[in-house]
Amino acid sequence: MLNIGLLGLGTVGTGIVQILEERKKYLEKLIKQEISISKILVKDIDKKRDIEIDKEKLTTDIYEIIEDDNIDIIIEVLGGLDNPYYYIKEALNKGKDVITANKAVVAKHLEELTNLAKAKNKSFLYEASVGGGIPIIKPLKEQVNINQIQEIRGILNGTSNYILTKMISENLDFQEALETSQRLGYAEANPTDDIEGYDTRRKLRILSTIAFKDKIDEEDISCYGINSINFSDIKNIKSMSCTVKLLGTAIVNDNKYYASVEPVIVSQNSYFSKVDDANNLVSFIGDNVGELRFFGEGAGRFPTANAVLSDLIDITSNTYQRNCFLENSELDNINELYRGKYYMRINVKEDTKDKIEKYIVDNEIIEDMIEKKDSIAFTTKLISKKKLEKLIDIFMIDSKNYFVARLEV
Ligand SMILES: NC(=O)C1=CN([C@@H]2O[C@H](COP(=O)(O)OP(=O)(O)OC[C@H]3O[C@@H](n4cnc5c(N)ncnc54)[C@H](OP(=O)(O)O)[C@@H]3O)[C@@H](O)[C@H]2O)C=CC1
Ligand SMILES: N[C@@H](CC=O)C(=O)O
Repeated sequence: MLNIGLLGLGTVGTGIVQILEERKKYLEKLIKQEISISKILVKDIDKKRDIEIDKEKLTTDIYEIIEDDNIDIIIEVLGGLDNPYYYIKEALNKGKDVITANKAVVAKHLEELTNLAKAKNKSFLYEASVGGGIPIIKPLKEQVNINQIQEIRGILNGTSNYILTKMISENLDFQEALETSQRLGYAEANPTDDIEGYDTRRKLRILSTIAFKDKIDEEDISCYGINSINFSDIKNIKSMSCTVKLLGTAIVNDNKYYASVEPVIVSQNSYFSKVDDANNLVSFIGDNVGELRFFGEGAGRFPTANAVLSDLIDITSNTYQRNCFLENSELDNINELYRGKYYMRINVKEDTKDKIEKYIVDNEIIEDMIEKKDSIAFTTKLISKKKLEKLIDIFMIDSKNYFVARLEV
């Protein structure tokens, strides 16, 4: 009998219970043992749930699960950082395999938890932490054994992609699109993580660490989100016959790497422009295999639960490299040297409009002025982002009052 301790019965946890029920017979035949969810950790036992569940199985006491020697595997789908980190550590220490969808914990503690799992001869798997339902961690781990990965690029956040899609194709306003994505179960408990790019940054940190065999920290990745985009940006981007996507990019070359999360304006021909709604697309380039692209639903109940259960099958059938092989390649970060062309819109007061215009001309920033009314919008020459950051600092522009996106057209 395989006994599972499930931590969390929200969007993802409910999907896990539903799929396990529906596929029970087939899965039990596959792994040659019965499967039982023995206990489920929740915050509120009496909460009304989308599924029928035996209340006897619910607990608010983590130790009822962690201290239970009959429980073999812990699946953590709680969300948050400190509690789940502690629970995962305790579970590994007690000799249990662990699966999580929690990118916040994986991004912060990947090396420590991987090493602990190795030391205990247990698995620590986290396929659902990047790309929702897309199998990406497993193929990446397989390919790093035979390839040097040179580049990873991706739409890695379903919520922000959903918002951008709805703003562009249905003229929905930002708040309305965000609220719908929350209702659909895509957004994090705190959607700031989605719209300010932090969720994408966590996922890029996980992918690039595995791919480049070096510890790429969240702090090593420059991060801009989509929270300040407005309809005038959408109108300007459409007038370029382009669209905009929140992209995570990490490139390594000659022991140096660049890593960023930022809105990127892409042409209609770019494969990223075709990725709508909460879908994700991840591409990586290996020196032997060339470019591989992975597309699918990046968030939501069933895709994410599906990714969690793929890890479960891998653990129980022993078909999988248990833990990734982390090395230390000692790459240097060159984010500050990276140069690009950008689109920028700044909301301006009448008295600063001309000063900003003079500054961007004198400092050889501006290429074309797109709009000069209540806001000024322009495209830049090929410059470092530092030059734009300096402009923001000098004129003390609040983050609500500007939007910047790299041009990839
Ligand atoms: N939603 C998605 O599309 C995706 C989510 N993820 C990740 O999966 C994880 C879960 O996400 P999701 O299912 O959306 O989250 P939800 O907020 O829908 O569910 C969280 C669950 O955890 C329980 N819980 C939360 N805090 C505690 C606590 N302190 N003690 C006990 N129980 C607690 C809640 O209990 P109760 O029900 O009683 O309130 C709830 O059942 C997160 O890490 C998220 O980042 C990853 C990929 C996609
Ligand atoms: N909030 C996340 C959920 C999946 O990781 C997203 O929108 O992508």
